[in-house]
Amino acid sequence: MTALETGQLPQVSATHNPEPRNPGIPLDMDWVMRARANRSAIERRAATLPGRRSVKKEHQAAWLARAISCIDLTTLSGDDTPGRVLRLCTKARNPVRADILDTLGLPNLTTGAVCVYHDMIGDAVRALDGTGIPVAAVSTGFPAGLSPFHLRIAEIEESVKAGAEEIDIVISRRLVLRGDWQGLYDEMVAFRKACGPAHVKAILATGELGTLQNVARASLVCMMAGADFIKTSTGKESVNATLPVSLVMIRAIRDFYDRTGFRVGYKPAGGISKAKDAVTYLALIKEELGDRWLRPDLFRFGASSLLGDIERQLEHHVTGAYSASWRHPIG
Ligand SMILES: O=C[C@H](O)COP(=O)(O)O
Repeated sequence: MTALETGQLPQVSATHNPEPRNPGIPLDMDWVMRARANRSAIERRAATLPGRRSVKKEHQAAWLARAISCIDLTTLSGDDTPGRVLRLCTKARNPVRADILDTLGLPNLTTGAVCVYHDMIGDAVRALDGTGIPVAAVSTGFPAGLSPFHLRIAEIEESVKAGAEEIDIVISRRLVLRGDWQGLYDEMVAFRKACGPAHVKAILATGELGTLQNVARASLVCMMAGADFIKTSTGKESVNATLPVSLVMIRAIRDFYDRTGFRVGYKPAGGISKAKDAVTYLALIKEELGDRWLRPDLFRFGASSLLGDIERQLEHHVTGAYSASWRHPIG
């Protein structure tokens, strides 16, 4: 029986040692150019994942609760308002009905972070004051990343000043498409420096990178340049998080850890809205990277509507009945 089939989930210790931050390493072009991705093997492996009954029923609630603790609860709309952000933050603080959490023996559950545009940082920081839930801001001309470079740097600095503890930058896809790995490395080093103490997630926008080999190489270059997390997508590309892309990025993270000893986090984002998909991702992380990555400091979902479905599943777990999806609105 594999570890996955046991359904066992490692406990999150409040006192576990904080992970040393990835300081980055010099650009290693030999390593980058050796990175390959065998599409058919990766797609075969990815295809086996969703159909499996990966978690036993008695462990499901624990896995779903863990998924909640790893959500970057996100709103990234042109019509965002302080009121919507306030409601989102209220949900981040109390993601599931208290009576359900009491029944499950899971008090004090919160999401991993709240993720917003720059203009909403102040509202989110005030709404989350005293909770320990960090505010993440998308940055660098999100989602296209095509604004002038000095403005992208300034945007990061402004967001950190406004109280964002995590910055989700978008890379310049054209650097990857041209094979300008030095350019990508230099850009990422500059973004990481501008973040200062804030942790930086590098959004690769994998749906726009052309090949899985490019995804593998871009993942490595961003980690060499000091990314704390690598993230699949903005949620605005036509193809966002997928299991094949996740396998490639996760294996790059494993490779980077094996060679440098630094653990880099992983954030699939965009289009993940079902509880069963969240469990598939967690199971994949457990299999490929191990239990240490199943914590919010090394794994996040970027998702705007996943929480509602998980809440419904937890309610069903406790009461045996589903409530209507409109009873779990967010935003
Ligand atoms: O980073 C987060 C994504 O933008 C959220 O995408 P979603 O709205 O498809 O869940």
